[in-house]
Formats: sequence, structure tokens, C-alpha cells
Amino acid sequence: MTSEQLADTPEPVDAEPVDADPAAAQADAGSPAVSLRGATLAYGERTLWSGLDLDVAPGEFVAVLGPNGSGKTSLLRVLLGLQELNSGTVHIGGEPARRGSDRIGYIPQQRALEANVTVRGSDLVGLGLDGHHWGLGFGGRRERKRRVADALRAVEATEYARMPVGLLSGGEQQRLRVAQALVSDPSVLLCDEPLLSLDLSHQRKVSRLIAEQARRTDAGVLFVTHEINPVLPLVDRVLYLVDGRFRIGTPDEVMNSETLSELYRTDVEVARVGGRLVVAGAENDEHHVVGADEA
Ligand SMILES: Nc1ncnc2c1ncn2[C@@H]1O[C@H](COP(=O)(O)OP(=O)(O)OP(=O)(O)O)[C@@H](O)[C@H]1O
Repeated sequence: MTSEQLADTPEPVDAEPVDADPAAAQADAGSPAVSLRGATLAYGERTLWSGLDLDVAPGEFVAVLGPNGSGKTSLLRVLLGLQELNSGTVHIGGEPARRGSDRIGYIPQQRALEANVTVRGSDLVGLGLDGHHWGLGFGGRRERKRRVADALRAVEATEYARMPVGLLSGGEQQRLRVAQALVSDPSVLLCDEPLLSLDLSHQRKVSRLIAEQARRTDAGVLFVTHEINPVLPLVDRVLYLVDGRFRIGTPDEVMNSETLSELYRTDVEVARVGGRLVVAGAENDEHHVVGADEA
């Protein structure tokens, strides 16, 4: 079974470690983690976004927001080399985006794994290391084991790491996907609604884990979410997509009544309540409205 079948991860096709490839190392030096220039994506007559310029710096955490169907997942697919742009360019660490890049850690939008999937959690996390070689001898196997154990510990999954993943809860499976994406210390982390089905405590832990890893390893993060509040303290910039339009800026620059009203072309009210953002009036975007149980 491949990692793609299990968790939609990009194919781990590279045989060489990144730092052993002089061309890749040169491309990396001083390059943004992610760079889009004049990027346009359309399906048939429908343009999801056009003229998108975005550089994500190493270590930067960018939240990607927008209503259903605004093209957030499609953007990640472009960065993964799974979807071609209609025009413009896309680079990862200075190199054109390509399918199977081992520079990218990907947490796919959650789909529950079938109950009959018998792969163990630790093996699922280990798939994130496919294509990364530390030598084939005992030292390499030991390094691999150590990394998997560290990643499992970081998402608090050690306890159930030997269980068949199909028997785990949605939240437990999700924590394994996070560990799989982080285990190889990728230079870009693409996270598609990674907090879905996690309880509040694990939402906080997983968000912090991703942000800490980004700072420690200088990874650029694109974090697709419908709910900015759990990550608001961690976010450097926001990319907000609505119906072909977009804004990029700090949370304060984007998450205000004026900017969101322009984007949605209707009156939108944004208020700060106890450090949280409450957005009201955004059509098809009621998920930002904070309920009493969340406050
Ligand atoms: N391969 C494709 N061919 C045609 N249309 C597509 C294709 N992939 C996605 N779409 C359409 O493009 C739009 C954007 O989809 P996408 O999954 O990127 O949205 P999203 O912002 O991630 O939405 P959500 O918040 O619901 O996850 C949707 O209307 C979808 O139906």
C-alpha cells in the first residue's frame, strides 16, 4: 500500500537526501519556501484566482482562509505539483513545483481510513520518511526509528502507535497524519484543515507543534482553515480567497470589516472579543462566528 492510498501524501520518489543535492541546496539558499508569480487557476469557465503573487518566507506561517469552493485545496494541489496553473509560475525552495517533492510535508484534508486498513500507526508515520536515506545499515535504521518515535511522541500518539490505523478514531488518525507530515523536517508544510476532528486541547497542541517546527526548521507553512481563532496567535500573514478575489496581509490588515466587506462585496462586521475574532455577515462563512461554547 502506498502513502498516497493511505493519506494522499505526495509520492516519495526521491532517492537522494535534499542536502546531498548541490543544485537543490543552491536553489534553497535565499529562496522563499514558496513562491507564486502571476498565478492563475481556472476550471473551465470558472477562474478560482488569478494574478496571485505570494512569497512565503522560511519559517513563516500563512493561514489560507475563504468560503467553500474558493480554491484553497486547489492552491495546495498546485504547490504539490498535482495541478497545473493556467498561467504564472510556482516554485518550492527556488525550484519549480513538482509531484513527489520530498521538500514538502502534507497534511491532507481528512478522510476517515477504512476500518479494514491494518497498517500500524508507526508504519504510517514512517511512510513520511520514504525517499530519505541515512545509509542502509544499522545506523540508518536506528535514525529512522528515532525520528518516527519522536514524531509519535510530539503528537501524543505513542500509546496507540502499534494499533491498526483503521481502528483508531478520526482524531487519532489525524494526529498520525500530522506526525507523518512533520517527521522528515520538510522545508514546506502544507496543511489542509489539519484541526478537523481534533478536540480543543489537541487543536492547540497540533497548531503549536506545526508553528514550533516551522520556526525550528525554517519551514514555510500554508495552513488552510475555516476557523482562524485556534491559530491566530501563530499566524504571520493571511491569504483570504473569496470568489476569485483575494487579499494577503497580516491578520490585522486582512481581518477587518472594511477589507472583508470589499472581498465579500457585502457588509461584513469583524470584532475582536477577548483576543478572538468574530466575523458576522460573510455569506457562506458562518464558521468564523464564535459560539458561546468556544469562547
Ligand atoms: N479537477 C477539478 N475540475 C473541475 N473543478 C474542480 C476540480 N477540482 C476542484 N474543482 C472545483 O473548484 C472549486 C474549488 O475547489 P477547492 O477544493 O479548491 O475549494 P476549497 O476552497 O478548498 O473548498 P472547501 O472549503 O470546501 O474545502 C470547487 O468548486 C470545486 O468543485
